[in-house]
Amino acid sequence: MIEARGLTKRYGSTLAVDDLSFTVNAGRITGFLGPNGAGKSTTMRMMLGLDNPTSGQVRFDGRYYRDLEQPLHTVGALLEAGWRHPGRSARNHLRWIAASNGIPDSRVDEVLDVVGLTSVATKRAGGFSLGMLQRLGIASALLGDPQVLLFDEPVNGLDPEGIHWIRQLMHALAEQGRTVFVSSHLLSEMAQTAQDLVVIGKGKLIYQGTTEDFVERATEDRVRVRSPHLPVLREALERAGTVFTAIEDDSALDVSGMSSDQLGELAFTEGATLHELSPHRGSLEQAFMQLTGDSVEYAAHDPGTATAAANEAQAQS
Ligand SMILES: Nc1ncnc2c1ncn2[C@@H]1O[C@H](COP(=O)(O)OP(=O)(O)OP(=O)(O)O)[C@@H](O)[C@H]1O
Repeated sequence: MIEARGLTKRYGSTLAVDDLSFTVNAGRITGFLGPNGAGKSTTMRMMLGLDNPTSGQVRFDGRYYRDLEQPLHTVGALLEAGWRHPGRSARNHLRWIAASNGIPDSRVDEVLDVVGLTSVATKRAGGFSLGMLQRLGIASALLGDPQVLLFDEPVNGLDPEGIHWIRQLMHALAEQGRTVFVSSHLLSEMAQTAQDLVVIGKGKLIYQGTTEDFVERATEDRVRVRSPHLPVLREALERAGTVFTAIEDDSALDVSGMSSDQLGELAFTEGATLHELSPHRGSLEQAFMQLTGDSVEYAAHDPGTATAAANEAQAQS
């Protein structure tokens, strides 16, 4: 378990992290999300004692990082891929970290196997691809067999097979009862991986809880309906005062506030043939945009917003 309490970091006039408190539970994968510049990396660096907080503290299973005699046995972290001693082999790189943490060489071969680098263990890390370097970074995080793992953007540079692999690895680590805290900008990936979320914006906590609640809170379920008798359905929905949006050049409607059962029955009553009737759940991406909208440092105009608003207005008229 990780407990952050009142974490604050000021760089001159920039308040990068602002009185941030959250708890990350063991046995779950917790996603750490926030727009660019929200303070995620700064928070992770403070968690690992790489940056001193202006105030506040973090405890790992009840202990402060500075009190850990051999931190790798408690917390493993993948902070930044790309670092390596170019002339050193993967195995020697890990042996060097292991030796300075009282970890036996036999563990090095175990973690090389876990991350799938055994066949290149004697190759110089200087020639590794970004994906291989991510795996090497994960191997060093696992060296001390820690109960807590912090991964900063772990799928960066990985191909689809690599992304699938890391997803499986994180699930396996959580199922073993470990605490897995992972930051990522890939929201569709996080939606599949993270059971819980800590979401921050401009250094402040926006949300802490399950991924499901986050999506439910910020989005509305819709039902998509496609029919050769769309005008009939439109009229019936307007009479019922139901909100809907015309999409795909008026060939379909997205209907809110009605279940697919209710919409199917309405279509039957109106004698409208249906070619599609599909419920659509809100996405993590929609929820993230909705709830972090005010915290984005550099917002660009979204061309889709204008179109959606125009459609909505047209549908309502
Ligand atoms: N060493 C530093 N000196 C001054 N300002 C900094 C420093 N490190 C970070 N900041 C500022 O602190 C804020 C938070 O930055 P941080 O890198 O932690 O955000 P982030 O959420 O990790 O962003 P990203 O998603 O872009 O990686 C930003 O405004 C950043 O410019």
